[in-house]
Amino acid sequence: MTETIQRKINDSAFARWTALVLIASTMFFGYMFVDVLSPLKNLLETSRGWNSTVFGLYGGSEFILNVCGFLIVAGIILDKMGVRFTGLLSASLMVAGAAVKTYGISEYFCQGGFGFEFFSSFLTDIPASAKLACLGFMIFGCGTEMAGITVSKAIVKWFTGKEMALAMGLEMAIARLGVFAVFSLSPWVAELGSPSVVRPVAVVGVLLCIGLLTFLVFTVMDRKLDRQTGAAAAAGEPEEQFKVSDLRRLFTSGTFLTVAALCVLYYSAIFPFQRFATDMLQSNLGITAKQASDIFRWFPIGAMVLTPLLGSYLDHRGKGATMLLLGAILMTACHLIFALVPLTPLIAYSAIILLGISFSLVPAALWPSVPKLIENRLLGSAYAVIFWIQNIGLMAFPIIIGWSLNVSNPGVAEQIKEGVEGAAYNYTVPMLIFSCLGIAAFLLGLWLKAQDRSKGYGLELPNIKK
Ligand SMILES: NCCCC[C@H](NC(=O)[C@@H](N)CCCCN)C(=O)O
Repeated sequence: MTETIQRKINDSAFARWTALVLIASTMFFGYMFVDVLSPLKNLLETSRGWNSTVFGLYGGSEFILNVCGFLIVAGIILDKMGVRFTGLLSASLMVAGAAVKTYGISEYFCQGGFGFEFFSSFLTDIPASAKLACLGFMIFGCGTEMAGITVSKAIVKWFTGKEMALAMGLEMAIARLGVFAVFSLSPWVAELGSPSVVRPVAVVGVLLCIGLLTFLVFTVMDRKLDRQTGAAAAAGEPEEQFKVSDLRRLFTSGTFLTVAALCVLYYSAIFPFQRFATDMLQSNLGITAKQASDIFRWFPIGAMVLTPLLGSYLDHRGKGATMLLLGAILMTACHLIFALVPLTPLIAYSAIILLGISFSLVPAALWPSVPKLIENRLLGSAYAVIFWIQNIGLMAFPIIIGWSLNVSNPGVAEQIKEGVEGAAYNYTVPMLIFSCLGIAAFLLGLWLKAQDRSKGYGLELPNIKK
């Protein structure tokens, strides 16, 4: 009897890498929007009256709804409804949130436009513009995090048994390019004409719509894959058998929770730092926001170049747990340099590059390790639970850092607002906080490696079996 084996769309290298570029483009624009205001802290202080505490609150707001449970719901939606529905929903949420945030910081709103009175009537220490921008960022955050888990699951679907870690690495590399792009463009767009925080936000908001469109194109390819694999999703049913009660399995798996804890510790010292980095460099080196941004933008570039290479290394050689450990060590070293060493541009560049290497090692190893611990039908929820735990840190740390900056620098915010020459923050305390997170991540990495050795999860093994 002859058996015909049908070639599936993802067996074509061209098709699967095209699918990757399409979904990665959604994340590229998403990551641009996440950090569009990061290089503009100073301009927000002078033009919108946001001090460091407000800026920290704004940074944390991206994750508030996710932490309140949205991400867990997002994981369930993903496992029940599949990557196409969830991806389109998440990209639409990003666009909606971006629109609200743009309106919140617009001149029209700030000069008493629709809703201004209401947003000025509570928590009066916080400017109305910040409150509405936070609301928009919360909605956007639901979209971007939901998109993050969807993209991870889509990559596992398209690349299992193929170049999975490389694909994840490339997806993250493209996202990092978005961060580089926004750190390069945002201060420049803000300074075109009279300085404005609205202009860059509006421009990147429009780019998000392109991200929605690229995901739409991906859904056409993904439908074809489902038809070929005969997946039930093609008939509008769940892609895999998933029960909500399975979630208990995730919360009782020690190793899975260790990976999640490592993730929250590590990323809490990366993304919140990213939001304050321009201001930290500006303050420590006495340079402009544009110059500080020009130094910091090399951080995502370092990560961009190395993440796919390390992903490929992991596919063929393994050593995932060791990479996690090394990443935590490098990150701690870098933050300690910023905390304790008198900064020169050369030291700043070196530390930023070190951090870029660290930011390749950990993501390249962490995300592809999840399918080794959790079976496919639970994967959406597994990524969602890790993101959820991680989001608690991402929400809390910008607030903690903003607050610690204010408390350790009494009177400086007022001086900056009044335009006092030479007024700058001392970032020692916030940077020591970030360093402690790195040390804790390192200790957890040691524990994870020991667990892997005794229980044989295969974290040190390659993804592609010869
Ligand atoms: N498919 C992507 C895997 C996760 C990549 C990871 N992103 C996150 O962990 C997000 N939960 C947090 C993003 C924060 C900015 N919105 C990454 O390394 O970027």
